[in-house]
Amino acid sequence: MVKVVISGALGRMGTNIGRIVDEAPDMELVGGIDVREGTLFGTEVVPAAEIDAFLKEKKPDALIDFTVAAAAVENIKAAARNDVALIVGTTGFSPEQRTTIASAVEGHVPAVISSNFSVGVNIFWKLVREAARELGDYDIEVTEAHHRYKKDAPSGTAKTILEILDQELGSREKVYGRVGETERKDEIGVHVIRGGDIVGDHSVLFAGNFECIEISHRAYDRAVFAQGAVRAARWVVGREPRIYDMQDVLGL
Ligand SMILES: NC(=O)c1ccc[n+]([C@@H]2O[C@H](COP(=O)([O-])OP(=O)(O)OC[C@H]3O[C@@H](n4cnc5c(N)ncnc54)[C@H](O)[C@@H]3O)[C@@H](O)[C@H]2O)c1
Ligand SMILES: O=C(O)C1=N[C@H](C(=O)O)CCC1
Repeated sequence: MVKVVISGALGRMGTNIGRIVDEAPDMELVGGIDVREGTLFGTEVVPAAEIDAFLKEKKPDALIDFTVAAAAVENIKAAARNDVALIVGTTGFSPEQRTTIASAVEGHVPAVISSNFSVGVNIFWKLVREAARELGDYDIEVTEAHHRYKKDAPSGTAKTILEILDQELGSREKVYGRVGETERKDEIGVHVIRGGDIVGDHSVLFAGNFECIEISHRAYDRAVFAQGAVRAARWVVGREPRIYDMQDVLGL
């Protein structure tokens, strides 16, 4: 049995993941952590300030965190202190927060950290890498669209796309939207849409002379992220104490 605690338990992702863990025959949902009050599929949800005591009491194998960046950093430190493996889906970390996370995790606990846990997006990233290798002289524009409640922009997935493009093409200037007089050079354009209940759309356009290639992914349901996070939880327990990504889980 993999014993799981979810932080951000009462959020959109926390409740989706809670349902899957609760129904999994090989997993036990032992509780949740949130700043809001409530319960998660019959289990206790405790305030974030009590995370250390809760982890000591419940002794979970894994903590799955889908919160906000500043909260996630504290939750990650608490999991590492209490020898609990981590799955982190939270996005919007600053470079300084990433450094703090790395020093809390490396050599202490295994952690799968990914800006997107869907299998489809992990394949999409591979396709983007392949296209960038071949089409480095095309103009590149990245577009993402999410629901009206999303707190960070651009999305974590879009930032991962930009990292992949930088790895393949060298670091290029990023231009976030365009207005007024513009002159296109070899920058990468980045465009963010927020509205309604859009679950998560990403696309990378490679525009050449007389042809364009557009690689796109559209999520129709948060279940794709939740299923990936639960798959990562099964995979991570007992691994060497370091940071992994979803590509490691999927063997890509
Ligand atoms: N990696 C992925 O595949 C993936 C997929 C979807 C969302 N996300 C990311 O997950 C995060 C959460 O997304 P969401 O749509 O579920 O947001 P949400 O706002 O619905 O849920 C976040 C929850 O975290 C709680 N919270 C705030 N501070 C907390 C703390 N200190 N400790 C515990 N809980 C706390 C909030 O009360 C809320 O219930 C975002 O960063 C989002 O970008 C990642
Ligand atoms: O709904 C969100 O928030 C999502 N966040 C992730 C990101 O920032 O890339 C993954 C897609 C959904």
